[in-house]
Amino acid sequence: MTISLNNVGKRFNYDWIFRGVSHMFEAKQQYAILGHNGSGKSTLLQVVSGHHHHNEGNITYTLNGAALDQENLYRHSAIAAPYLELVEEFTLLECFDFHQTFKSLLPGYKPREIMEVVGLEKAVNKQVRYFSSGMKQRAKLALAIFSDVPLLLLDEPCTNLDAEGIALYQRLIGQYGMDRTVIVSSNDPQEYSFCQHLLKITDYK
Ligand SMILES: Nc1ncnc2c1ncn2[C@@H]1O[C@H](COP(=O)(O)OP(=O)(O)OP(=O)(O)O)[C@@H](O)[C@H]1O
Repeated sequence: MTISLNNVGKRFNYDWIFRGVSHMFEAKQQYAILGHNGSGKSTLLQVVSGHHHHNEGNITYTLNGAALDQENLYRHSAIAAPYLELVEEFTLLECFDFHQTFKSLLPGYKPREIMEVVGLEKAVNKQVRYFSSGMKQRAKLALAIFSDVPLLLLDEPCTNLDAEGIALYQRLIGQYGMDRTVIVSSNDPQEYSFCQHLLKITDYK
């Protein structure tokens, strides 16, 4: 997946969060959006994902040489972010079943196998509302990383993870992230050290 931003700007009310972002996110490359708290990293990620509209400029998505409408982007991308919650009433298995009505899992993987990889095998029939914050984060990352999509969007991916969880994230991204377009919004090198390309949001103020 290739994403091209041309002079993109976003404001909330009268406050411009960023302006003049012209950047190409290339297929199978990994990018980090960096900046201090409140600088607009999450906002840019949400503009790229289509969760927020931009106020100026344009964004084009290309998949295998063909233009992709933003309204169909969700089929080809997966996102893990603090503001996108799992359905609290679902068990973990129901979360995976629901997720698979929108996207396939990576070939050869079944939900229970993935749960084992991320250390959630004992939570298969537990409702998400009873998960710890770290368990929720592991589940969100598992659903995103194991989705069979060419674009992964990760906002503060190590939020609430312990040292073992951070090591797991780094292992998974090394194994399953490097042949996809990955965009990470982060302040923490542990979350983005694998990225070859760094984008400072403060360059667009
Ligand atoms: N829905 C909204 N309405 C108004 N202002 C908003 C909204 N969402 C974000 N903002 C503002 O936009 C700015 C950028 O916020 P954003 O969450 O993108 O920052 P961030 O760089 O991801 O921060 P952090 O590192 O703390 O997660 C902040 O000033 C924030 O208050």
